[in-house]
Formats: sequence, structure tokens, C-alpha cells
Amino acid sequence: MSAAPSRSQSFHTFNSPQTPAGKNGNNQLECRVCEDGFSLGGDKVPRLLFCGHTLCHACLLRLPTHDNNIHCPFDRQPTPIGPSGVWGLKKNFALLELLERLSLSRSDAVLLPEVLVKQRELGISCDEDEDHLAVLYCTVCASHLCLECSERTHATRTLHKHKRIPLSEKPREKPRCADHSSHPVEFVCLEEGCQAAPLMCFICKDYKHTKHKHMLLEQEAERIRVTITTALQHIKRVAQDLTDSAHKLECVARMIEGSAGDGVGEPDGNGGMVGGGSGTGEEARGRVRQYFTQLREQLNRQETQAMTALDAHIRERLCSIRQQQEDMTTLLSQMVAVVVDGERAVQQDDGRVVGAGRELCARLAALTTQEQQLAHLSTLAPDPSIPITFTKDNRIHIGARIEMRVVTLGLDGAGKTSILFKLKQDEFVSTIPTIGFNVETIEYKNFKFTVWDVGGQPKLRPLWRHYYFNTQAVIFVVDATDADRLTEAQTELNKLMTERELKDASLLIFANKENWDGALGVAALTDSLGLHKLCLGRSWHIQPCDAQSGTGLHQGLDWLARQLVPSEVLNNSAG
Ligand SMILES: Nc1nc2c(ncn2[C@@H]2O[C@H](COP(=O)(O)OP(=O)(O)OP(=O)(O)O)[C@@H](O)[C@H]2O)c(=O)[nH]1
Ligand SMILES: [Mg+2]
Repeated sequence: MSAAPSRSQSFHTFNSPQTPAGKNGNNQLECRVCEDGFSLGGDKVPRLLFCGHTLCHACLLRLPTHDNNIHCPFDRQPTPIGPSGVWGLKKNFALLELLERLSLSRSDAVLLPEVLVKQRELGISCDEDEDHLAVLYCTVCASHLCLECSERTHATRTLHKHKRIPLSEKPREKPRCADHSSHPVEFVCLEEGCQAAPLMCFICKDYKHTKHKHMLLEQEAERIRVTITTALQHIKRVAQDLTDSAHKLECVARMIEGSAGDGVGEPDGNGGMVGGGSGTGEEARGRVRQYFTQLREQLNRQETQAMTALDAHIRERLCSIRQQQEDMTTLLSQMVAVVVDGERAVQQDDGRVVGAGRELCARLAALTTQEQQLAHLSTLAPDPSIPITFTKDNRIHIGARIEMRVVTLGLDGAGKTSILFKLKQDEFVSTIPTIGFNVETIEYKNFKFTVWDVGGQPKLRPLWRHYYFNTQAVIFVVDATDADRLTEAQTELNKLMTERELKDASLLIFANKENWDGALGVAALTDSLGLHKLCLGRSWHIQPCDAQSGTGLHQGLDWLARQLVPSEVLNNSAG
């Protein structure tokens, strides 16, 4: 059980300075007009009217003056007001004495240790011993005292009654008026543009600052204190937030760098720890290294596969050439033998000629057949080149052209057929609506596109699905001038995107007829068709074009080609 601390150890007593009455206290000691408690000084000091009623100074100031009289708010009796105004009225000394006694007789309040600390923080030296910090203020001796000196100097019976209050509650001294040094400053002038000094005594207020807006000095000072304190609190909060943020940044920096030396990690938010030697920076570097190591391994594997395929191709090609060479050599030797035998036979007599003729004719016929079989070889210009291209996933393609099967779809009248013929024969042909389909092969760079152009009329659209099989890309043509049918186009495109057979197909959208005035731009079309959402997870591209001049068509094909091969191969094979 903890014992209550003894006074000398933990608590210190002093005479309380509190106002003896107020709204929450003894009714008899408060002003009956404002209901605020009277005070020993300031604007709550009690003053007497001629009729005997007492009001606080502040309420008296608010009473209107008629013929230099103010009228009691309780019985309407007049009280004459001299040149000093309300300040000339007598204070109610009987009441003041009572207030003072009450304040002195009030039970001793307790000066708690934390209050004591607060007093010392003010940093004011004790008037009796400069080495001590004062914590009390004696309102009678007007001296700052530490606890020891307070006890020591106020030990006699008379001095013991001196009122001592916590230093922080020491009453503030009123400054003296600059013009009337015998009067304290009681008001502050708030009049805008007033050139005179703003601190005024009651004389300055009535004569120098006549009818100027003003405020009681205490109130104005309190208002400024509140404003400054609020601002300071705000700044302190901001400073605290900044300190916290700076600390967090420091923590983050250490987590990235890895806390050197301390070996203590920090939580990573996922239940794990980071830092403690290897920070997130090093961890990320590790991931990059790992990624490229794997990539190199994969590339090595792909290179080996490509080399194997290439070696096989070269072997087969050489094998086939050697075979052809052998066939030719055999044919040649047979030819030489037939020539020799034939020339010898024709020199002989008729009987022998006839005898050898049948066999020679049979050998000549066989040679003619073989010669015909090999005839195409002699006409061919032998080509030693080995054309190579690569797919996007680094598979090798050895051969002259990469083939790609493409289906062109879109609403009727969008310009599918016009685009197909412009690409095929570089002509803007006049078209009729396609019933069924057109198919053309378009050779472009190292590619051979087999393009199926299917009619787009509503009744033909159910047939589109017959063209999906084995299709590597869909070209969807939109009439960029036909804003009214964009919703219809979007619906059709939406259906296409859900087709299982087209799930791996690349999507090229030709925004056609862009040469027309009022054609929608790519951004507007992308937005209206909701392409980003619609084509999520698919390789897609929207290309503005015009079938009449051909603008944009080849850029579209380039994009399609890039979906199969990496761009550097595409550029190398250009021409
Ligand atoms: N000015 C201009 N007219 C175009 C362009 N492309 C197509 N047209 C015209 O648009 C009309 C329809 O073109 P088509 O190529 O037949 O349209 P389609 O998409 O094949 O139509 P269906 O076969 O019915 O599905 C034709 O009159 C074309 O001349 C273009 O880029 N500019
Ligand atoms: Mg057509």
C-alpha cells in the first residue's frame, strides 16, 4: 500500500490567488449585471453608485450617460459622472476587503510536483538566492521566491499571511501612459489609420482618441495571446509532423540502404523483415540480376534450339545439293558412255548397227527422261542465301517469307474491301458491298499476309465465325466519320473479343476515312469504343488510315508484322 506523500516531500502549499466568487461560486460576490465574479483590480473591480448599488467596472462602462449622469440599472437613480468618467467612482472597499479576506482564508491549495517543474521552467531566479530558481511570487513583498526562501523569509506570524502565488500566475503589471505617467494604460485604440500611440489611459481615450474604436488592454492582450498561442500550437503540430515524416524518411532510407552495422532489421509490412545488412535496394538488385540470369539462360537455350534448327537446315540443304551433284555426275557419265558407244556403233556395218540400235535407243530414252527430271536444276540460278527471321518469342524462321493469316471485319461500308485492294494493287477501286468474301495474298517486306475480307452487313455477320480458325490477327475497320454507328461497332468488337478461337489473335483497328472532315481522332475513338477495357490482356493497336490515299495502311501492317518478329529483324528485312 503506498503511503500518501507528506507535504514536505511531494506537495507545497501557498495562498491561492483565485477569484473568490463567480458564476460558479458565491452569488453575493459577483456583479449582478454580467454575473462575473468581482476582482481586486482590473475591469471586474466593484464600484459604488450613489444609490448604494454596486456594479463591476466593465458593466459601468457600458451604461449610457445622460447629462453627465449614469442611471442605476436597478432603481434608475442618477449618479453624476465627472471628467474621469467611471474611473472617478469610488470602489466598494468594504466588498474589496471581504474579497481579500476570502482569498486569504481560502484553504491552502497544493503545489503539485509537476506544477513546481512548470514554475522552474520559467527560469526566473529567486530574489533571495540567485542560485535558486523562483517558483512563488509574493504579491505583498512583490518578490520572486524559491520554496526554501519563501519558508525562511515569511516565517514570522505577520509575513506568514502574505499572499504567495505560483510564479506563473504573477499578476501582470500595467504599463504607464506615455502622456499621463500617473495613469496606467487601460485601453488599446483599434481605430484604423489612427496616427497616435495605440496604448491609452482613460484620459487619452476620451480626449485624444475621441470616438475611436477601442478595447480594454487586458482583453486585447488576451486576444493577441490566444491568436499567437493558436498559431504557435499549429506550428508546433506541423513541426512535430515534419519531424515524424523526416524520421519515417530516414527509416525508409535505412531500409533501402540496409542498416549498416546495427544488424537490426525493420518490419517490411508483410510480416517479414528488411534491413539488418541487406536493404530493399540490394534485394531489388538481386531480383534484377536473377531476372537477367534467367533471361540469359533462356536466350542461351533459345539460341541452341535456333542453331540446331539452322544446322539441320544447312545439313539438309547441303545433302540435297550433294545428291543433285551426284545425280548430275551419274547422268553425265551415262551420257558420255552413250556418246562413246553410239559413235562406235554408227561406224560399224549395217547388221551391227541394227543389232546395237535397239539397246542404244533404250539407253537414250532413259537418259532423256533423267535429263528432263534434272532440267529445272540447270535453269535455276543457285541461291546460297539462307533467309532468317525470328518470332516474338525468339523462334527461328528459315525461309523466304513468313506467312500470316488475317481476317478483316467491321461494319458494312467501313472500307474493308477498299483497304484490301489498296494494299494489294495500290489502287482505290470502286467497290460494291461484299456478299461473301474476298481473299488476297499481300506480300509486304518479308511477309505474306493472306487477308480474308468478309462482308459486314448485319445479315452476314453470323458468318464471320467461319473465318476465325487459325487466324493470327484480326483487322477491325471502323468508319471514323460515322459517329452514329460507333456503339454498333463496339458491340460487334465486343463479341469478337470473347471468341475463344480469337483469344490469341492480335487486333489491329483501322480508323478509316481519316481524310474526311469531321473524322474522329484516335483518342476519341479509343475512348468511345472503350478499347483499353475491351482489349485488356491482348496485343492491340489503333491506326488512323485512309483507303483512298493509302495513308497509315503500311504502318498498320508494320505493327502486325511486329507481333510476329522483333523490330530489329523487321527493319533488317525491309525492302
Ligand atoms: N473518301 C473515302 N472513301 C472511302 C474510304 N474507304 C472506303 N471508302 C468508301 O466507302 C464505301 C464503302 O467501302 P467498302 O470498302 O465497300 O466497305 P466495306 O467495309 O467493304 O463494306 P461491306 O463490304 O459492305 O462490308 C465505298 O464507297 C468506298 O469508296 C476512304 O478512306 N476514304
Ligand atoms: Mg466489302
